[in-house]
Amino acid sequence: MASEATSIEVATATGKKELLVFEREEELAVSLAKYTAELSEKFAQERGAFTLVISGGSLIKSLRKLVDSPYLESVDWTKWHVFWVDERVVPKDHADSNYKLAYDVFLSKVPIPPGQVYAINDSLSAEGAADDYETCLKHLVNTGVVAVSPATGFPKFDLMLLGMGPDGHIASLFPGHPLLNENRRWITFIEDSPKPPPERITFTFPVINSSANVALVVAGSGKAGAVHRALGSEQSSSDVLPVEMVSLKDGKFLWFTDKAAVSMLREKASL
Ligand SMILES: O=C1O[C@H](COP(=O)(O)O)[C@@H](O)[C@H](O)[C@H]1O
Repeated sequence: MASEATSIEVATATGKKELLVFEREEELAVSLAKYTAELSEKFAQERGAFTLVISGGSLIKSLRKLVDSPYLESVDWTKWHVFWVDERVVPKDHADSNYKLAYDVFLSKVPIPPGQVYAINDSLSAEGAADDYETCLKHLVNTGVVAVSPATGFPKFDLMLLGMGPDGHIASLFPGHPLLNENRRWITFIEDSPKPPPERITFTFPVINSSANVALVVAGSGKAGAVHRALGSEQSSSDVLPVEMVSLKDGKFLWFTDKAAVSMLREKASL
């Protein structure tokens, strides 16, 4: 897997992080498609379902190779169940909708059964949409589509593909926001997001950290400062970035990066 990447381990205040560093985002996208397809096959065989959580933002463009050969034909799309780690509370056809972005670039091009694509109810308030999404997840846990982490009791998704903002946020969990400390709810809502639009719903850290696999996709020089802040020091600091709070209880956490994103880390990582 990922033979064209340099694989490095970085020691941080929150433990060792495993990074794949690609020359360019183009190679990253090729490897990300292979990685996702391999996990899809593994979980479809083991569990009869593959539960995939995606973010919005630049991650979606990096999924473009999945809709090409050989994956378009070889992946068993009927086993896929697709969720959003965060969603903006806007209509599904709005330019800010994470659903619309994924649908236009990816979901409209692959034969996932529509009933297995779990968009938010866009007729509800942020609070109502978060409650509704959590109820939907509880039903899917009860019916065995979504697994449960024996370690935490929270849902255990097979793969989460996350992006990171230039400020170090993941999902709609922003630096310094009280939602970072939510430890009871599966899904919560925010009405004062520092990045527009202000109203969103988001998975909480206990659910993110119960995943079987998380791939964090970070490409481009615009992310280099946050990568440096998150991975550049072994000293803990009081203002921990949300991305530093990803720490799986019983799963594999892998960073997919390109050289531009890790450019400020080079000395440490000897790239
Ligand atoms: O607002 C959001 O931003 C983050 C990061 O987006 P990017 O374009 O900087 O990669 C994204 O992961 C999240 O899902 C989205 O709602």
